Amino acid sequence: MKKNFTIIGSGAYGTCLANVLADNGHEVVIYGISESEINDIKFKHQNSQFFGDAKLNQNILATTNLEAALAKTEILILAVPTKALHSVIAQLKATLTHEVIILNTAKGLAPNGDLLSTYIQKDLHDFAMVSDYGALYGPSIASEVVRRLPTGVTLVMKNKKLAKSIANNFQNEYFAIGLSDDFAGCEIAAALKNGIAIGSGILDGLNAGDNARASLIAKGLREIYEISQVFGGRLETVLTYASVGDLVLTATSPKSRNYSLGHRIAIEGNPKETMENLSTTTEGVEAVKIAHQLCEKNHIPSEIFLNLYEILYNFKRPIVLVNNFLK
Ligand SMILES: NC(=O)C1=CN([C@@H]2O[C@H](COP(=O)(O)OP(=O)(O)OC[C@H]3O[C@@H](n4cnc5c(N)ncnc54)[C@H](O)[C@@H]3O)[C@@H](O)[C@H]2O)C=CC1
Ligand SMILES: O=C(CO)COP(=O)(O)O
Repeated sequence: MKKNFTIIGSGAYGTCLANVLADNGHEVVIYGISESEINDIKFKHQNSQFFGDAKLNQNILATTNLEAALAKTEILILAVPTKALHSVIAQLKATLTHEVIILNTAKGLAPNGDLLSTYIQKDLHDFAMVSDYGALYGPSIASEVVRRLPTGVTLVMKNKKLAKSIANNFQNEYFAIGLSDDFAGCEIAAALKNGIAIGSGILDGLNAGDNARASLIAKGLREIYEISQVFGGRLETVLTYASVGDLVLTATSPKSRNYSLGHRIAIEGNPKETMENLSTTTEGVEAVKIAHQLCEKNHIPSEIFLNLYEILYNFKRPIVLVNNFLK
């Protein structure tokens, strides 16, 4: 059945998901705060800041008017960076006048270390207009999704019947959905793989070798799983698109902004300066800080997050990661 979707955020990920849904015949409206991105989508059917001249499905609607964007929506997708979620939710609460299902795609953790699902649902607790909540995570570099290259992601939701029906809305010949009800396992993996990707970029930038990268991924996955256990994350979730899938992608692809940041830090040799010139959405920087705090608080030994923290926040030389991560 055709549905009405509204996507909050006209950046790379919101735009590529809009394309998947419009390809499947759904009504899709993108809401954004950037006039240039919205006009590009609306009039030229492209989002050139992220995807060059790649053409989008012509049926995607785009607006900077939140009220208009929400008028008919049944499923609302949050596609903004983690730090924008709180203000976006406040705006939604002030504007929405009918019930919707919310799906989050931001990969991060709450500033206090809570899961994003806990944080978002706390923000929404006094708001009656949300009938259900889920999240979409997995290896999905937006520039590949928009070119309709094969991609599999995990939809996390407690309501299995609803999850199946939403998965059907997304699925097509190039976009596959696996299901999970383990928010902790998927969300911790989605947020922390960005930190491991920064580490992987650092190792590659320092020519530590393919063995080192693979060892970092294996050890990183273990650390992610151990942190997820604090929140009740399950071992089987490690095998999903959201966990091992996204970790392998982000820790090996130069198309990842987090991997690229690590690579630049290694090449430029001055973490402070590289970080000051950072202009892209690079969620791993904040994730490293929170992961480090979670490890300290819960007595989880983590050489990777500890050394990444030292590099990103105390500006230690990137070589410390190479020297220490196998300890
Ligand atoms: N780009 C990718 O390949 C993927 C990204 N993600 C996640 O999706 C989230 C969004 O990332 P991207 O789309 O890549 O970032 P982006 O940097 O491409 O776009 C972010 C968008 O959010 C908008 N925005 C910021 N504050 C806003 C607000 N208050 N109200 C409305 N819009 C606002 C910006 O104008 C921009 O259009 C991140 O958490 C990221 O980790 C998830 C999967 C893949
Ligand atoms: O999450 C992503 C792919 O699944 C995108 O990774 P980056 O944010 O590192 O670009």
